[in-house]
Amino acid sequence: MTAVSQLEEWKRTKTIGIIGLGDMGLLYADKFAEAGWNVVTCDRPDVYEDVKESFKGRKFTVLKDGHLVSRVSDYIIYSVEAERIDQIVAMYSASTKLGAVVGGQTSCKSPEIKALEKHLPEDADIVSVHSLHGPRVNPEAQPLVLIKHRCQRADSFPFVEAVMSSLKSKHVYLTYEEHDRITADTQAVTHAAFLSMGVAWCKIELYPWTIGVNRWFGGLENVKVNISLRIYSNKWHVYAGLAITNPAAHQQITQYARSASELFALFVQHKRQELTRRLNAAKEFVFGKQDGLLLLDDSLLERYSLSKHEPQEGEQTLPNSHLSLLAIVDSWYQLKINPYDHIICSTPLFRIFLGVSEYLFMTPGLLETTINAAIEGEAFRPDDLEFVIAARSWSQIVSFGSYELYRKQFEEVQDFFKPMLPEANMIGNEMIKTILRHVDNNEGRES
Ligand SMILES: NC(=O)C1=CN([C@@H]2O[C@H](COP(=O)(O)OP(=O)(O)OC[C@H]3O[C@@H](n4cnc5c(N)ncnc54)[C@H](OP(=O)(O)O)[C@@H]3O)[C@@H](O)[C@H]2O)C=CC1
Ligand SMILES: O=C(O)C(=O)Cc1ccc(O)cc1
Repeated sequence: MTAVSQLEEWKRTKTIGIIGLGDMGLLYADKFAEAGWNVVTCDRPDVYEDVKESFKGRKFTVLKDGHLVSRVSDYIIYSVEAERIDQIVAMYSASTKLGAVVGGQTSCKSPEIKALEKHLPEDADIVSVHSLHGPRVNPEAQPLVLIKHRCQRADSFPFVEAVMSSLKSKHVYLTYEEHDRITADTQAVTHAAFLSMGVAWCKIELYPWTIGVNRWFGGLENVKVNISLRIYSNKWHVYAGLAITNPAAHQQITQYARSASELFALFVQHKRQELTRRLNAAKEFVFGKQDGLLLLDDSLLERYSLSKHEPQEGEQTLPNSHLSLLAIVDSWYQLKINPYDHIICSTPLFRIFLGVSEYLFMTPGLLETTINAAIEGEAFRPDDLEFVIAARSWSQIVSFGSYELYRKQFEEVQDFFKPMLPEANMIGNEMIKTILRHVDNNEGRES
């Protein structure tokens, strides 16, 4: 813990530089400046005048480029697209202030650390960070990963910690290898699931909240819709970068697609026994020893619907086969991943995904109803088929490393949902706040 007098002295004498004034850069700049740090920022030089104008009146300074930021800053954070980290660090690193600490905010750390090691002058220390939440989530109490990678001076790390404490997040200390392993298990596969749902709905041209109570109705379905649309309201490069640049993520996403298609094959072959055996083994592995369950409640989630339909007397909702949720639990089982081990270092979306999967597997009778629907019900067959194709297609795009295909696939779905994104985001924000309050309270009960 840094003494108050030291913190005040650093605030008086040190400057924090942020290169890349996008969503996350802006969040950091605002928070640090609010906490009393001197903050300088930049975006691309060709948009300097516009950026300066739009942030007029804020508590931080906008400079023209990364050279001007680097030469005056004691801690420099590169908050830019993952795909371009090497190129951008190469561009500005020679201007790094003598003895500065430098890090990045990209979502996958191996390429970032490699770029910093390759291009920075030797006197620069390296401490990287990663806020495990999006720009519209309050950072308070959310996990923030700190990676103390190269510290030649004893005060470099305490200094960065002091800066980052402005966010009031929960600090998690990892190496960059640990970070990439964990985020592959958590973030990358979570996104693969919700991205695949979006593609499936887009391909069958269905807005799932518009068809009444017959299908896609109820709390679990609200979570699927709201989170999928929330991801599609973001920038494609964030998801592409963290999946494509992380080799461990390729394995997870491939397994997820394989689990989805193998389970679907069991559905259509009506192999009830084999499906039940496989899902029970997965349930035992993932939830068997877990006594601190998150237990999201269907009724808790019921009010967050985009649907305007009021259920009428006698109207019934057909049970869903929940292929997307069965597939995640199966892939954790196949890869021998205990998702609860990663809660300390997880994003809100991952905790919600785990919460609804747990709800499906642990609510008495619900897994059996779901298996029944999967084997006997035909209502979700076309949707499930599209889901399998979508999961496969994302896994191929990621393993081929194609940013261009990723962008095209993402933007096609984004366009399809465009009219609904603002409303979905509003409802999604409310839902996420409620769920996180619930999940984070229950997490405290974990053994
Ligand atoms: N969004 C999220 O939820 C989270 C994102 N991250 C990571 O943080 C990083 C930033 O993400 P986010 O803020 O969402 O993305 P943004 O696209 O909003 O921000 C990146 C910014 O960097 C700018 N930029 C590009 N080249 C340069 C340059 N040479 N000099 C200065 N600025 C430049 C971009 O400009 P232009 O658009 O014109 O290229 C853009 O404004 C990414 O690596 C992402 O993976 C981490 C946690 C959460
Ligand atoms: O919570 C999620 O998974 C998000 O979608 C937001 C997000 C995106 C990228 C990150 O590196 C961290 C958080």
